[in-house]
Amino acid sequence: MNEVGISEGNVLFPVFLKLNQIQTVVVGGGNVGLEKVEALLKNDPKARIRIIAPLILPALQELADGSEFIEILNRKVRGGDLKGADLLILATDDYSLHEKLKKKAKKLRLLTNVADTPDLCDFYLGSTVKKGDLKIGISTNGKSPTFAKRFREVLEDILPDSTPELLNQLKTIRDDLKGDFNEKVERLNEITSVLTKKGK
Ligand SMILES: C[C@@]1(CC(=O)O)C2=NC(=C\c3[nH]c(c(CCC(=O)O)c3CC(=O)O)Cc3[nH]c(c(CC(=O)O)c3CCC(=O)O)/C=C3\N/C(=C\2)[C@@H](CCC(=O)O)[C@]3(C)CC(=O)O)/[C@H]1CCC(=O)O
Ligand SMILES: NC(=O)c1ccc[n+]([C@@H]2O[C@H](COP(=O)([O-])OP(=O)(O)OC[C@H]3O[C@@H](n4cnc5c(N)ncnc54)[C@H](O)[C@@H]3O)[C@@H](O)[C@H]2O)c1
Repeated sequence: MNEVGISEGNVLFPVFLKLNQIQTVVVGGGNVGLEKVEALLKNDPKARIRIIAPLILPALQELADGSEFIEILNRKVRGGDLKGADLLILATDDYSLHEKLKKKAKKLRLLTNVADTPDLCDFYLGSTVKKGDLKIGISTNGKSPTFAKRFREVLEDILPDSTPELLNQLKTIRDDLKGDFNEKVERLNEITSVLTKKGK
């Protein structure tokens, strides 16, 4: 909030993670754990995920059985598990465990998402739209995940099916363009100006 009480809006910085190159650890194998794992796999079916929990839903077991990149440790989480993680998602039904693990993760500088507890999260999952190589991330700053989901559906509807082809063609043009950097940028901006009403 600023001095007149108006929210500064969303200050989150979106990054696009290479989930096959990093190790994500999900603690908790219930409904929420399943939701988080599905969100990761929707973005990259080859995401490297380690799921740690004494109880694993059959749907999670099936996902693990279908991927060489998913591993299940069928036991309670241990402090040492955090050392093997690049990204941590806490999704158990034990809030005090989440608080304890979050403190430990902070010491290790391990970025952590804590299900149902936005205040403890270093990052939020976003709604994502994918059309070929195009990916759009949506965040409502935690205000309304339902809005994020609906807006994803709107974008999925309005983005033309030809979008992947368009990106492929632009890549070919980009690779073929000769000249120095500034000339290439100018030419690419000229070619793509038809995509916007501004035309510039
Ligand atoms: C985008 C998406 C990604 C994903 O998780 O895959 C996502 N939530 C999704 C769906 C969804 N989640 C919930 C509902 C039920 C309706 C509702 O509450 O609105 C629905 C809608 C549905 O399922 O229909 C319940 C819910 N979610 C959070 C809380 C706790 C709280 O707010 O305190 C509660 C209350 C639990 C309770 O009732 O106790 C918190 C978070 N959920 C976020 C992400 C982060 C903020 C994202 C943003 O800024 O918008 C944040 C802050 C943290 C995080 O989870 O990373 C995914 C849509 C994927 C898609 O379909 O495109
Ligand atoms: N399911 C939902 O859609 C939903 C919605 C809103 C809030 N919540 C809340 O989110 C929390 C999780 O919900 P859920 O439906 O996934 O619960 P759940 O009971 O299905 O799953 C809990 C998971 O945590 C694991 N777990 C517990 N202690 C553990 C430990 N020490 N180490 C490792 N794993 C451990 C369990 O083995 C289990 O896999 C609950 O507190 C619930 O109230 C859930």
